[in-house]
Amino acid sequence: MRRKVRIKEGFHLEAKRKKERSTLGWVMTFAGTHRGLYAVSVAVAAVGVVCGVIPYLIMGDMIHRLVEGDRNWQAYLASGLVMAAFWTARVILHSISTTCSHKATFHVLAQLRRMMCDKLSRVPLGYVKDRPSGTLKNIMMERTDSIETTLAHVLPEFTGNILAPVLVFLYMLTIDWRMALISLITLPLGLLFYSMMMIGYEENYKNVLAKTKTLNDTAVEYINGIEVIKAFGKAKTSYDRFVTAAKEGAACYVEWMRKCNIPFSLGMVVIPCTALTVLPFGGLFVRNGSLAPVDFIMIILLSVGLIQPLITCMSYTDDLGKMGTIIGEVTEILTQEELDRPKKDRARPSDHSVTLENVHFAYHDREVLHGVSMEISSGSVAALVGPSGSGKSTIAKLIASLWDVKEGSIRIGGVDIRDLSLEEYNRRIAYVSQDNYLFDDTIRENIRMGRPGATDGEVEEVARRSGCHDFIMGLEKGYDTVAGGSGGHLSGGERQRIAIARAMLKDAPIVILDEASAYMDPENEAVIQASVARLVQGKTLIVIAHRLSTVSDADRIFVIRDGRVDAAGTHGELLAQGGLYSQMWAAHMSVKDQAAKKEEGGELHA
Ligand SMILES: Nc1ncnc2c1ncn2[C@@H]1O[C@H](COP(=O)(O)OP(=O)(O)OP(=O)(O)O)[C@@H](O)[C@H]1O
Repeated sequence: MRRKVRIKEGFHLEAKRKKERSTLGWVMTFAGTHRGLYAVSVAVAAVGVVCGVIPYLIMGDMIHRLVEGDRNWQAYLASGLVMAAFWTARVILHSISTTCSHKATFHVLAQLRRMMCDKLSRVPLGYVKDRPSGTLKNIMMERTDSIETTLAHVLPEFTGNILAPVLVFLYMLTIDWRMALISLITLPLGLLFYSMMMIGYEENYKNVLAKTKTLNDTAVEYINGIEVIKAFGKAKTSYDRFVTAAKEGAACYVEWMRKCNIPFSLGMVVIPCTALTVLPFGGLFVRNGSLAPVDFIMIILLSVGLIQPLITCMSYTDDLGKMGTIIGEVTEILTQEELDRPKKDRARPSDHSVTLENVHFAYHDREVLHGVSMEISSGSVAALVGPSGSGKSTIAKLIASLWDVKEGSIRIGGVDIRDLSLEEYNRRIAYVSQDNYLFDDTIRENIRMGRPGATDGEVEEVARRSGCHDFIMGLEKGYDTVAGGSGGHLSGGERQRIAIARAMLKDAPIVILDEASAYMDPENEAVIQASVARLVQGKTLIVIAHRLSTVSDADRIFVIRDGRVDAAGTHGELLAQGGLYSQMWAAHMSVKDQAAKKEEGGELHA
């Protein structure tokens, strides 16, 4: 117990430490082995800047020579060529620098996405389920993409735009320190306006992001729910919601821009006005003889080139702010608490029995399982039955390790599942949920997901045994038919049979089957029961049954009521006890009788 507490504390400290890391720190973590490329990019950019500044020195020298009456035109031509060579070198170095930073950036983006995908497979299912489907996708795709330009350009260009004015300023100091300082007078005022623009930046940007998120979620919901929207004639309402979300997003952005407009314009007007200070002061110094006219000309030329790069640098603060917010969203995902599992198994399960001991579980703060205990012996068939909402699927998901118990324990072959690595555990369990999600890929690949590396022959063999070969062959492209997102092109029963084939191919020793009652027409029920019987020979099967007749042969039936085990035993034992199970059985039989009578009536009428 103490060990677990220590592990958890260790994780939280690590997560906290990670959360406190700066945006640049995170970027360097994501860059990994490509960090060196960013360093090369900055170094090359710096050399490029020096190459860009040298022509100014040459120009200064040329002006001096001109004023002093030097008429050696060949020397001027040579100086011009040297200047051109340095400018060309600057352009080439700039392009090398940005190529390096782009390479590193594409690696960072790929790494970011890989880490997020990997993380989502290790966090409790609830973290993913509790978010609208568009949100995570939006962070992983669009928002991650949007930092590409900033990341690829900011390091080399920031270096260039800071270093160049610094070098120019140092050169100006050597010409006339008073004029060098005077040329910067407008800068503090401009910075003041700029910082006024940045007041409430984070809050405003978060607001815009929240509105964009809503717009995105509304669009995803509109597409996902299009069937219900059409069936209930809600197209206009849903469309209106989308339009409202779009309008609110735009209004929020416009309002923010309106607030920024005045300080931004003032800043942009004031900062470049160096001439307003340089010209009168320079003129004064020339008149009183403390500044040579040739130096005055040089100062005027240099002061123009001094401010522009600083303005460009300031425009990055906006991009950097956005990038910081997006990296924040990404790291929020990456620092999520993971399922508490070791990298390697700490013990070896003795068999494939499943034991739940005093399991408590809550969705957020609402406890839905209140001390569930059950023993399922290795190789046996156990059924969970009970009213809707009693907690059957939750128990299945806890056994499948999609969530962690809040209290109590689940053991496999005597070993707490929190002592088993997630990878190893997943190999031991095949879970067929009610959702039966099929990927937008061919049926063959959807089945092969059960065991990547299985041959086409093995895929077809397992499809035959799970009763789906015939209907697959009836499809236009057979096994190469694309199942569509969520398996949209197939019926519910067909999807479930493919999901069973996938689980069968996995050949895991423990099988959890959450029966979806909706697809249980008599024909489907028979096919699925037969395929399940083949699937589970010699395995531990835990089945959640909505039709009691499908599980009356189970070795042990657990009746779940209000998050507790109400009773347990064989079908006969439970009927003899006369509790909830016998009531459910009686109700089930009466429904069956009515259905049989209806069918008979139908036949008589025919
Ligand atoms: N992701 C979730 N977030 C919050 N509450 C949930 C979530 N999933 C289930 N619940 C709640 O937990 C309780 C148990 O749900 P569960 O799905 O385990 O019941 P069930 O017995 O499997 O129901 P059914 O037979 O209808 O599938 C229900 O009250 C349900 O509303």
